[in-house]
Amino acid sequence: MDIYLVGGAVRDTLLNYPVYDKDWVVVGATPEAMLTLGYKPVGSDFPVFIHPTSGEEYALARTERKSGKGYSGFQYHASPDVTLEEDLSRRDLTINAMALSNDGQLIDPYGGQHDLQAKILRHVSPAFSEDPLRVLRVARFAARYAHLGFTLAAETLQLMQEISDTDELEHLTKERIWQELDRALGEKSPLTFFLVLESSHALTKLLPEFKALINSPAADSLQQLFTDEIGNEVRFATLCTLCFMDTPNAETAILTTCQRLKTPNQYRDLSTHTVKAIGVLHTWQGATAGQRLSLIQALDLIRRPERLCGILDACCLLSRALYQETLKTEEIEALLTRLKAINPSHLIQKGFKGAALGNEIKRLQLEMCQD
Ligand SMILES: Nc1ccn([C@@H]2O[C@H](COP(=O)(O)OP(=O)(O)OP(=O)(O)O)[C@@H](O)[C@H]2O)c(=O)n1
Ligand SMILES: [Mg+2]
Repeated sequence: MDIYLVGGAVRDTLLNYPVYDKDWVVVGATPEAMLTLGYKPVGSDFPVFIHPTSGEEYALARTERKSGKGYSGFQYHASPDVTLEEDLSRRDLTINAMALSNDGQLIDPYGGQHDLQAKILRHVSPAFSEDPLRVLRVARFAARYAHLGFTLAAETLQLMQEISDTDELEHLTKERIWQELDRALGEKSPLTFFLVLESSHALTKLLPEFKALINSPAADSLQQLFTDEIGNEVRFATLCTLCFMDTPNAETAILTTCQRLKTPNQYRDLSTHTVKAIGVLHTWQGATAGQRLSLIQALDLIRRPERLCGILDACCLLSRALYQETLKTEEIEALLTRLKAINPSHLIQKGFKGAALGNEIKRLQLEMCQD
């Protein structure tokens, strides 16, 4: 049997990108031979194995035919006579369809190196259409490499439009859509993900809630502020807020979106907190003590001060992108520290109790919220 490094590891090595995950293809082997060598099967009828020590994925060279709709519709043909070239031909992009042999030889039957140099994302063959997830994957690769100047081949865009114009995308699970969206958020140009989906006719079908990002100068400014230190939760919260802040019941709309997308709770909570906070935070100087205190209470910040950091990160980005303003974060942090320091037992010792105690706490809080 022959083993080759394939996919992202070959591509990213040639791009001088760090390689995090290695995928291998095995030519001329049977499942039985793999088991004998100690590889662990990934699924029952899926020709992928895990290396006993490295934990990396080894797939038997295979061709794929689709017999039905959705992911249950896949039929694999993996056998020792499937060649490396056949296996590579059914992969998504030419830059992902290169292999590296043990002795360092690059096998590139579909022009992957040329397309890497020309900075083109191009599908390998009509087999691209066998997997509708690839529409999302290509959008994500576009988001990853846009800053290097990569663009989409016209014929690949056309194929993606054809896929989107059928009902194929409806068979993608929420989990897979979220997984691709989440990965795209972490790339250099997350906005490109949405732009490519839009030009592929897929945005309306998969993520209609984010339509407002298209042709939005604010979204553009926001993306420019996404440095490597800005995590996916903050990125998601700012993009959601941008999409919904001007709609009535913005919080509910964000909640509905997150439920539909099966967004993790931390992303959902930061998004609803951010949309709640941005109005008062960006006009902090002009806000009344009552408005400041109401916001702090609505966000439950006195009991949950750990929430503040993410909310300030997200609102700082939005203030800069939308209003070219810098939030006075130290002021807000200092206020919260003072509010947390109000100690009811001291007030009780002073003789406050019942409703009077509550009133005194409120009075002190409002006093602190004054400038
Ligand atoms: N829907 C898919 C998923 C994967 N592949 C092929 O399988 C390889 C490995 O897949 P994966 O690890 O998901 O992607 P990578 O290209 O390795 O990218 P990443 O850096 O995100 O791991 C891809 O390069 C591509 O050749 C494909 O053709 N179609
Ligand atoms: Mg990979």
